[in-house]
Amino acid sequence: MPLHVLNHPLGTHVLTHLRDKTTKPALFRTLSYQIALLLSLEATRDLATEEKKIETPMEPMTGRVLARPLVIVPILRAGLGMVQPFQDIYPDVSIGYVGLERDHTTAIARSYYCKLPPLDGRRTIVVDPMLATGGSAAQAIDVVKAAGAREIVFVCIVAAPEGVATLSQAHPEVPIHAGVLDRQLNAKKYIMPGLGDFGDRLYGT
Ligand SMILES: O=P(O)(O)OC[C@H]1O[C@H](OP(=O)(O)OP(=O)(O)O)[C@H](O)[C@@H]1O
Ligand SMILES: O=c1cc[nH]c(=O)[nH]1
Ligand SMILES: [Mg+2]
Repeated sequence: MPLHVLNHPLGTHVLTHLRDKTTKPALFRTLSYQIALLLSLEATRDLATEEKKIETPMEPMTGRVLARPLVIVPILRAGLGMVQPFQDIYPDVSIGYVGLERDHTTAIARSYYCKLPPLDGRRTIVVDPMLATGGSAAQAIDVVKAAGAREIVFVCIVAAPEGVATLSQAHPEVPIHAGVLDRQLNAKKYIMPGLGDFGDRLYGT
């Protein structure tokens, strides 16, 4: 499945401020909300709609409404910073949680929590701001597939080429929506130029 990279001047603006190391957690949270809102629109462009008969104040008509509820699955903890815009603008959203944490030396993600609503028949949007090695995203998508998800989309803010390659190989049918595609990983598997540790910056840790 193709990688879709956000192409919007507001997205570029927000990303630059997110990357800036002088940006403090309060502004960082606002910027995360803004970029996740733009990405949420991209990741749902092809959602199914169905007919609905209504009456405007002028006459009856047939409109269209979203056909099925959405499920958002943030990868804890940093993914939580991307959930709010989905809750604010989509009418029928359930939230599931997958807790993963990368080991500081091996960069391999360890699972510590999982709580998912029913996923069958719903679009499942897995969100995590950083797609670095791709290990966390691939593991989270294994988990939602095992729980019954069939229509899955992955959304991140910053992607590394290495993560895109790993995720596309593990789950070739899952579209990836990214705010930006960065250059590479460094020796410690952090994204370059990136924005540092998203979770630490979001939560001031
Ligand atoms: O693509 P990967 O190499 O797996 O790296 C990406 C993961 O690393 C970060 O989480 P981290 O493990 O730091 O946990 P946190 O969200 O609790 O900070 C990030 O939020 C992703 O989940
Ligand atoms: O650059 C990176 C890589 C993984 N996780 C982060 O928060 N940042
Ligand atoms: Mg972290």
